[in-house]
Formats: sequence, C-alpha cells, structure tokens
Amino acid sequence: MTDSLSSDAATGTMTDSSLTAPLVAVDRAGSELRRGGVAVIYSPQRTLLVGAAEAADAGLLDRLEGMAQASARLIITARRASVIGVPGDYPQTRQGAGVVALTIPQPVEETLVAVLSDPAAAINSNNPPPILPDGCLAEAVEAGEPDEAAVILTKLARLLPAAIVVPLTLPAGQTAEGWAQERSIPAVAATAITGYHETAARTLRQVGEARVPLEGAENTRIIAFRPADGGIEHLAIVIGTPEAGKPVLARLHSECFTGDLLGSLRCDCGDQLRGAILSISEAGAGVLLYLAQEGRGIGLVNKLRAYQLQDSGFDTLDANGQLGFDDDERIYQPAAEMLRQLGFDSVRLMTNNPLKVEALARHGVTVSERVPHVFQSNVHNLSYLRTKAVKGGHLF
Ligand SMILES: Nc1nc2c(ncn2[C@@H]2O[C@H](COP(=O)(O)OP(=O)(O)OP(=O)(O)O)[C@@H](O)[C@H]2O)c(=O)[nH]1
Ligand SMILES: [Zn+2]
Repeated sequence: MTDSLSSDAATGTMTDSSLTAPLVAVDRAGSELRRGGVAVIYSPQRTLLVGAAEAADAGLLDRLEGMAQASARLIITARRASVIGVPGDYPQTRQGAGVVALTIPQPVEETLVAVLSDPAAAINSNNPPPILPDGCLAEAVEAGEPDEAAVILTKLARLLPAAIVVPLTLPAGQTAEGWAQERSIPAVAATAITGYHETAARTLRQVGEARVPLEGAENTRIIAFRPADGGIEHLAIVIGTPEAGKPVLARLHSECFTGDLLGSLRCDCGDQLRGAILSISEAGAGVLLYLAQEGRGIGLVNKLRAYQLQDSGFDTLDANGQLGFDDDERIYQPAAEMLRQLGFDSVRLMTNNPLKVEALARHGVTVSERVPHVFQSNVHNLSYLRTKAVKGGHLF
C-alpha cells in the first residue's frame, strides 16, 4: 500500500491507506471493549487506559487501575448526567451534548458503575435518580479530549455510552502506542475516533452488485458499499433506471430489524420500507438507501433497552436520553457519498423528517423536493408517531 491517494479502477472511488489505518485502529479498540478488554486512547496531551462501563466487572476495574496505577473515573454523556441528577455546569441539550467525567469513591465498584451508566440497573437497584453518592465530583470535558473519544468509542461499539478511564503516565521517551504494543493492547488516537464516521464515509466503495427482482419492483439492483476498515455495509436498492441529470426519487431508510424483517408494530419502518419500494417502482425509477444504523444509530441491543424503558413510561426520545444517547444518533455522510458515487447529486426525498433534508443538504446533495412518506398508524405505534411529530418535528 502507498500513502498517496489512488483511484480504484472498478469503482472510480478514492482509497487512501492513511485513511484506512485510523479506521482499523478504531475498529480494533472497539472490538476489544466489546469483549470486556481495555484499549489505550491518546491525544498529544493525554493518554488514557479505557474500558466500557457496560463490561465493567471487578476483573476489568482491577485490571484498569492496576495497569495504570491511578484512580479510575467514569465518563458518561451529559444527557445521562442530567438524567441521574449530576449537578454542574455542562450542556444539557437533546443533541450532541458532550461528556461529563465523574470522580467516584475509590476503589470504583462495579455496582455503582452499573447504576450510574445503565438505567435498567438503576431501576432494578430501587435507587431512583438522583443516584450520585455524596462526595462525587463532576467535571465537563472539553471536546476533543480522549475522555470524550472514549464515550464515542463505546457508541461505535454499540454499547451503552459510558466508559471507565484511567490516566496513564508514560515512562519518559515512550509513546502511547509503544506502551500499548508492549502489552498487546490496541491503541488509537482520539482524533481517529472523533473523525471515524466522516473518514469511514469517505472510504466507502462498491463491493458487490446483483439484480434482485422484488415483489412490485422487478427491475431492481442491489449495490453494497463497504468502508475501508471492513465495517458494516450500507446498501443501495436501485429500482428501474433513474434518469441522469434529473433529481432522483430517493428514500433514506435506516435499518430496523424488528420492523423491516419481523413486521413489528411498534414502529412504521416495515410499512415505510415496502411502501417506498412500491412508490418508487410506480414512479418508474429511483433509489432506496438501506443504511446500517439500526435504532436511530444506537444499535439493536440498545434499541431493545430503549423499548423496555418505553414500556415503563418514557417516550421514544426520552428513552434514548435515559440511556445517555441523543434523540437521534444517525449520520448521513454515507448516504450522501453513496448518492454521489451512483451519480445522483439531486434528490426528491421521501421523508417526513426535516433533519434528513438538512443533513443531505449539509453533505452536498440538493434536495429539490420533500415527498411525504406517511402510513396508517396502529394501536401500538400511535404514541411513537405522535412523539415524533410533537417533539421530534416530523411532518405528518
Ligand atoms: N432508538 C430508537 N430507534 C427506533 C425506535 N423506533 C424505531 N427506531 C429506529 O428508527 C429508525 C427509523 O427511522 P426512519 O424511518 O429511517 O426515519 P424517520 O426519522 O422516522 O424519518 P422518515 O424518513 O420520515 O421515516 C430505524 O433505525 C429504527 O430502528 C425507538 O423507539 N427507539
Ligand atoms: Zn422500526
């Protein structure tokens, strides 16, 4: 591999090994956290040894504090901090709210980590918010710090958004990467984590394509796009032959295992997916992007957790907040990149969600028209749809 940009002959896309290396480092560190292991996250100023709060049993906590010879702190999102009643001066918005570092009693106990980071543990512990023990200190973390990257890494790993971190004092002359390598621990730069989504989108390339006749849309091709770290693929479902140079009828559909595949009545996704395919087919041509961002970007497991919270009274947006997520964690750079590679720079977008229109425009795709995409509600999804309209600004 070379460090220079090179053109992929089959797709015309650009690949760059200097983009791939950080993606792979993020992927390795995230996998390690999912397995209950530790990773090193570094910036020019600070190096942290990190584990996922979700995996924090006594063994992991001992390992973190023992290896780093320092006290662990719990990093949670500002949204979770607000839910559990952490006092302090940190942003408490519903979107992109940053993270808070909690200094908690030493040695850090796994049950306290669970109660602070996991609403299910908090509910089961009969310990309703505010649940912060006396003497805990909360500190807002500056954007770009490795602590913030640690939480983003847990999100990328589709875990609860919370991390245990211990500062590392490196021996003179040793780099964070060198320290980690000696101990067979993955190391990743904080900037690689914070820039992951954008970099991954830039490296998407077409890796597979086939004709797949669908019910009601027989002239259909499916094209798979994969990022350079071998991460999860997004799919373009191209129906008919969209005319070049004219706005293409397009639907951005975020993966919903329960709705799309199982026909869950909790949401409207199944109807929207099949409805979009039929409408595009009836219109003659268009494209549906099937985006791998289940549960508005929080992953299937966290969506199931959110459903459980909804069954105890929280609406779809507040359930995300209880877990420490933003209302909507989705990103649309991959969609914009796929459209670009397919040769579409202007779309007639089938959506009720103004955020999708804004996001596509921000990523350089012209939305010439918003085409409403509304389906009949049912008794199970009525309040979900109402919340999206009243609190989420969806246009029904
Ligand atoms: N976190 C969370 N995700 C949900 C819930 N219900 C559905 N989803 C996810 O929401 C996404 C559905 O979004 P879309 O239909 O693409 O988008 P939308 O924001 O409703 O906008 P439209 O284009 O108008 O449909 C899928 O990823 C679902 O898995 C929920 O209660 N909580
Ligand atoms: Zn759904």
